[in-house]
Amino acid sequence: MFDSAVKDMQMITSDWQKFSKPIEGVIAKEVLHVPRDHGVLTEIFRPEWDPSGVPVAQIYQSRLFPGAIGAWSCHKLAVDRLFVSQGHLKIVLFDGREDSPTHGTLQEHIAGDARPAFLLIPPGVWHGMHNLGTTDAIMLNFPTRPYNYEDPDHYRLQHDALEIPYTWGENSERRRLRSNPKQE
Ligand SMILES: Cc1cn([C@H]2C[C@H](O)[C@@H](COP(=O)(O)OP(=O)(O)O[C@H]3O[C@@H](C)C(=O)[C@@H](O)[C@H]3O)O2)c(=O)[nH]c1=O
Repeated sequence: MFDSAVKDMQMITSDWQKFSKPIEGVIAKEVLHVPRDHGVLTEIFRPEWDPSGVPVAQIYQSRLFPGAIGAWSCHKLAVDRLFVSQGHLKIVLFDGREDSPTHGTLQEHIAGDARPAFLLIPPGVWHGMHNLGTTDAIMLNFPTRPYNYEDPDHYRLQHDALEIPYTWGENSERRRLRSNPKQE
């Protein structure tokens, strides 16, 4: 074996769930398609998916073209409750809350056709997305506060901001190789 080779560590559980360090307050829920003779039914949001019980204040969709990157966004007040079941969308989270026990933690999720998912993102957690697929990706959002046209609760950083240690476009395996100490 080449000296420079790095051995894979466990990356997935026996029920096909990816290992990822938790971020306090983030909820990730895989939603399964319900196949039927004549099509597929997929639940998109249920109140019980958000334990806070805060009602849906608005619903909108964000369509990302193939290859598009939308990063980075953060909110001070609104909780984003995203749902993705179309396309192949990488969603990356970074805990920017200095008072959080998981401050500085990064999380990668890939959601869409392959794995419909609901993702709850608390205020203060930076998030961005990259459409890795060859078709449009559609993200639905059921935020806890309606969009304020005059005074948006939306803070941005450039996609390559140094404040967030993440390189868009670098695939997860290469990232792991770069960041993994050589396995002894
Ligand atoms: C959210 C929203 C935006 N807009 C307008 C504002 C702006 O001109 C245009 C694009 O809005 P945004 O820049 O917020 O869209 P975008 O940059 O795609 O960000 C969105 O995707 C992810 C990453 C998020 O974090 C969401 O909170 C949402 O802001 O649409 C509305 O008219 N209504 C809305 O409800």
